[in-house]
Order: sequence, then structure tokens, then C-alpha cells
Amino acid sequence: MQDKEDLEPTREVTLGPDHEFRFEVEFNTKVSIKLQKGTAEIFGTELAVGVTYTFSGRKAAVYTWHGCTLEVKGQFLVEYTANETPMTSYLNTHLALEQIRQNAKQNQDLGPRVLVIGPHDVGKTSLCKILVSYSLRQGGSPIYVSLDTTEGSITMPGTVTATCISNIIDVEEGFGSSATTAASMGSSTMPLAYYYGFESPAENVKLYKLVTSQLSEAIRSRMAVDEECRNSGFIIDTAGLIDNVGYDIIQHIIQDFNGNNISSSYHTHILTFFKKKKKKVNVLIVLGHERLYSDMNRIYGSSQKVSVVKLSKSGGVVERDRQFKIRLQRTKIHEYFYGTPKCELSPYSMLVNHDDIKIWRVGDVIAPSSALPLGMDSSSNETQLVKVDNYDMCLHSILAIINIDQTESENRILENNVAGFIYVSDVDEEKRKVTILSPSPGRLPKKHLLMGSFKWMET
Ligand SMILES: Nc1ncnc2c1ncn2[C@@H]1O[C@H](COP(=O)(O)OP(=O)(O)OP(=O)(O)O)[C@@H](O)[C@H]1O
Repeated sequence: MQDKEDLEPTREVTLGPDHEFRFEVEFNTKVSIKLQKGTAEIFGTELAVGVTYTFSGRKAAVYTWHGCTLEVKGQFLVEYTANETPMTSYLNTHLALEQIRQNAKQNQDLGPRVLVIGPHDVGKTSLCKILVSYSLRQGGSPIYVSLDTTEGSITMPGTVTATCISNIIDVEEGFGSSATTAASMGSSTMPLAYYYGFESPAENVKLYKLVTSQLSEAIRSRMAVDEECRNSGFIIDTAGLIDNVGYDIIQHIIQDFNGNNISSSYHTHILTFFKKKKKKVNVLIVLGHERLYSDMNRIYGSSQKVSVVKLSKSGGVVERDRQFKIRLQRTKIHEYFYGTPKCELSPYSMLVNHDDIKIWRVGDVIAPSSALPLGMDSSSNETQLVKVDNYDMCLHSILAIINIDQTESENRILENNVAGFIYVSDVDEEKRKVTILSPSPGRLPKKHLLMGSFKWMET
């Protein structure tokens, strides 16, 4: 039987140079776009002529530098053509970064370390995609760092991740697809991830800073041994950070992504290299927020070490309501276990004994300082690990499997990265067993599991 989509009529959309076709599609509908003539790209990734790309639950734009003709099919929620885009300023930013990369190559130096900040929904992730794709198209291999825990652009929501981008970003599925599926299959290309477990950095600032510090340390080690990544630098995507907590976190990130506290176990020459070249963030891009730009300029503008750049928000960026974001999170979790339409996966449902695993969560409900006994600091329990003995609490939770050896102290759980994720689908307190959904069969690779605030219902 033919799909409903197959019966839809096709339409032609012609775009002039520097124009874009903006569209929105709902989760339960599918649309397709085919480039017939000319050149076009979606967030920096070029479309191939004659290939049909299918989209569902997406808001995006097909941009062309030189003009093109598209064949589109299906029911779009929104579709229009725009002739005003900030793409020229984005391209100029890329060219400036490329100049730093060329200098880095010639002088055995570090490539650009870019931090993109701005309020929610101004196109930070889209700009990062564009900058990463353009670098890749010029033969670079930059590290994409996602500190946006709401979205989980690379893997599960609640994680901070770093991925060395060496393949083109999938046009249909975006950043995460290849990494998600690779992660589920236990491939070595799994992104480096640390589990924060909450949606917003403001929910537990101390823990957020701790996991970002761990990530920056890991990136340092990667850059120390990988010349290609070292020359290409990294691009950090953030969540909307514009209030006081946000400013504190921005300053922490800028300080933290540096080479000062490199671990003493490294080879001496690498150590010397990093000591000489401070690996701090050196390009700060402020997207779509005048006050934030002015404040950052005041703090960092006089410093020779950080260039503060202001870029404007694209008129196409769509504000996504809470419901859409929750839907995106659910889709991400579903993709982790079941894959994407292009690469379907079959997860395994297994029974695990209580005694074979240890589940942890971080901190108690954080009380305001006024409610605590005299002399006690409310931040002290923000990174305190608490063992979960009542497994009913974990029902429908996503748990991160922490990559920590049996021999290591449990206190070091938060310092270790994530080996994978499982979902708790059932709990039997009487028989002391839990039913889990796991992307791979057999025993869990590690015993320690970290629980965050993310719940999911398999549908
Ligand atoms: N030019 C454009 N045309 C149409 N849609 C766009 C365009 N640029 C971005 N979008 C869409 O707008 C939405 C918001 O963009 P994006 O995720 O890049 O913003 P953000 O600032 O990273 O958001 P967050 O607050 O989640 O960090 C996304 O769905 C993105 O695909």
C-alpha cells in the first residue's frame, strides 16, 4: 500500500542567491525536500543534487549562496522564503576562525577555542553547526562541545559532551544521530559524555561546574595527543545563560577550558606545551543579546586574550515552547534505545538483581541557607552522592552507567565519564529485581549507576 506522503503533489521552490527556505514540520508528519538545481545547505551541510531528504519534527532552513531550485513535498506547518539572513556575518566569523587555524598549523599552536553564548532560542546550536560544518568542509576536524543539558544535542539530555567532528553532520537527523546510534552500539566513536542529570545548569550550579571541569580536562588530554583536533580547536555550545547564575557559569567555563591544571601524569613535552600555551577560550561569540554583549565586553574586552564578537540572531530562529522541548527530549531518549529511521536499533529488556548494581543520585533536595542549621553551607550537599536504596524511586528513570572500576573509590563517581545509559521499566522490591532496557545484551559493563531527574515512559 502506498504511504499518504507518496500521494502528496510536489511543488517547486526557486531561491535567489543569499535566500533561504524556512520550514517547520510537526512530529507526526513527514515532508521531503530535493535539491534539483544549484547549491544549497542546511546549517552548513551541503545538500546533494537529486537526493530526497525527509524531515519530521524539525524547524530549519535550506540556505543558498548562489541560488537553487528545490522540489518540496508534504504538509509543512510553516513555510516561507526569506531574503534577509545573517549568513554573511556567520561566514566572515568562520573565515576569521580559519585564519587562526592556519596560523595554528604553521606555528604548532592551538586552534580557536570558541564559546557561543546568548539567551534561549537565538540559534546558538544552529550557529555551532554552521561553524563546525564549514571547518569540516575546509579539511578541519574541530571538537564540538555541548554544554546544553536541556537538549542533549549529541546524546541523552542531561549530559555535557565533546565530540571530534570528522564526518559531515547528517542533514536529516542533525548532530546527534550518528553519535547516538554509535553510542548505542557500543562503538568507539561514542561521544565523551559526563552526566549532570538535570535540565538547567541553574538546578545545581556546583554539580554543573564540576562536570564541565571534568569534560574540559578530558578535552585537554584529547588535544594533547591529536594534532588535527589541536589545530582545529573547539566550539562550545551553551544553554541560555544571561542571568547572574549564567554570568557566573560563563566565567567558570572561560576559566576552566584552559591548560593550567593539566594532570601530572602526562608526558613532559606535552605538559610543557600546554603550560606555555594557555588553552583558555579565546573567542567569545555573543548571539542576539545587546546587554550580554556589552557586559562581556566590559569584563573581557580589554583583555588581549579573549575576542568578544557580537552576531545577530537570524530572523528564522523559532522559539520553541516547553512542550516542544519536552517532545524533543523524549525523541532523543527514544532514539538512544531504538535508533533513527535510518538506523533502527533493538534494545534488550533484562532482569537485574538489586545486589548486582548500585544506584546513586546527587545531593538532597537543596534547602535554602536560611533553613539549614547554623554554620552549614547549602552548597556542601550539592555534589554529595547519596545511595538510592528504595528502587521504587528509580521507576521510569534514565540511569547513566558510570565508567568507573570496581577498585576505585565510590567518591570518584562524579569524576568519571558515562559508558552508556539504561532505562528502568519495572521494579520488584519483593524479589529485589529491576527490569531494565539496555542498548546491548549481557551483563552491564559497570556496577555504578547515576540517576538524574529525567523520567521517560516507553510508548
Ligand atoms: N534560519 C532558520 N530558519 C528556520 N529555523 C531555524 C533557523 N535557525 C534556527 N532555526 C531553528 O530554530 C530553533 C532554535 O534554534 P537553536 O536550537 O539553534 O537555538 P538555541 O539558541 O541553541 O536554543 P537553546 O535555547 O535550546 O539553546 C531550532 O529548531 C532551529 O532548528
